[in-house]
Amino acid sequence: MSQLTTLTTLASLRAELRQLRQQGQTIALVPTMGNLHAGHLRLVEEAKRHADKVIATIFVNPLQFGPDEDFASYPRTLADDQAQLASVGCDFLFAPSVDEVYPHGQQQLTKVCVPQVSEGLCSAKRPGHFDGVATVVTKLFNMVQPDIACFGQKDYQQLAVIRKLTEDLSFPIQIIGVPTCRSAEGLALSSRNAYLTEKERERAPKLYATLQAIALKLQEGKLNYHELTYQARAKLAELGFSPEYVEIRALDLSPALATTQEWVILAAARMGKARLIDNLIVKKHQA
Ligand SMILES: Nc1ncnc2c1ncn2[C@@H]1O[C@H](COP(=O)(O)OP(=O)(O)OP(=O)(O)O)[C@@H](O)[C@H]1O
Ligand SMILES: CC(C)(CO)[C@@H](O)C(=O)[O-]
Ligand code: BAL
Repeated sequence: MSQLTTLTTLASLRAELRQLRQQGQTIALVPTMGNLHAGHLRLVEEAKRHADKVIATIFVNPLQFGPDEDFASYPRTLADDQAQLASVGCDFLFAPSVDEVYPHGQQQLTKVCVPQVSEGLCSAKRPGHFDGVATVVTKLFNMVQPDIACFGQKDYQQLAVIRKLTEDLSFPIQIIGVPTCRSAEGLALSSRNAYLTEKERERAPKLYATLQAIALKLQEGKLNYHELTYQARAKLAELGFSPEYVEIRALDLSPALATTQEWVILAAARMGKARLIDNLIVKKHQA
């Protein structure tokens, strides 16, 4: 196991970063909210391929949670997270307090809002969520000033928001999207899967199976997007989910057209106490 250094203050982070930069080391950033699983570790492993040193962050960001969401109860498992990060050779963990990140509170804070890609899909039920994500990611980019940063494709809309803010705000950071890590049954790993009961956990992989069924139909040339997503929502409801949305979009999240050659199918659905999201990219079969 390699040595993991945990830092909790911005001053200590900056002191370390100064030294790394003086030594000419390149830096990769892996932002997380903790309660780590194999999906997060895959991000660290990918990050290691692109830079000399990897800095993971754990920060449960109050700004991206709605008033009725699980900010207070979100699982905080620092000791276990540190052991997992060390096991894959992560070099630094930055795990600041809320006061360290927002020393002047959140009310009068300068916020980052990314138009268009932040709208619809997850933000329909989580208004303001992506402003909270964009604001904290911007702060983390400024705090760490990494060369590259890794994010999961599981959070497809979030990745699109981060790509756009990086471009629009001219951050000299390469954004790397990492494929979704799944259980053997196909369920996308997610910290919030811990909210599922054993029975729900058995049924949860059907979310991905539903996306795969849509993908097959698209590849067969059935391009009635409205019909496909309507049927998928009905199927999910039948399987015990409360679907929030199922949508078929172009890869940049613009509406899918009759001429679209590559799609992303995105869904969010509740099962018991958990809100699950997933997506699948599909390419048109070339004749
Ligand atoms: N199964 C996964 N495969 C690949 N990357 C993932 C996976 N799950 C999360 N990530 C990525 O890890 C980073 C941190 O995500 P986060 O800490 O919110 O984990 P999470 O499991 O998605 O949690 P939550 O259940 O709260 O959404 C994000 O870039 C996210 O896309
Ligand atoms: C990117 C992120 C760490 C910002 O808080 C969070 O939204 C997450 O864990 O996906
Ligand atoms: N993984 C996305 C963070 C969130 O749901 O708040």
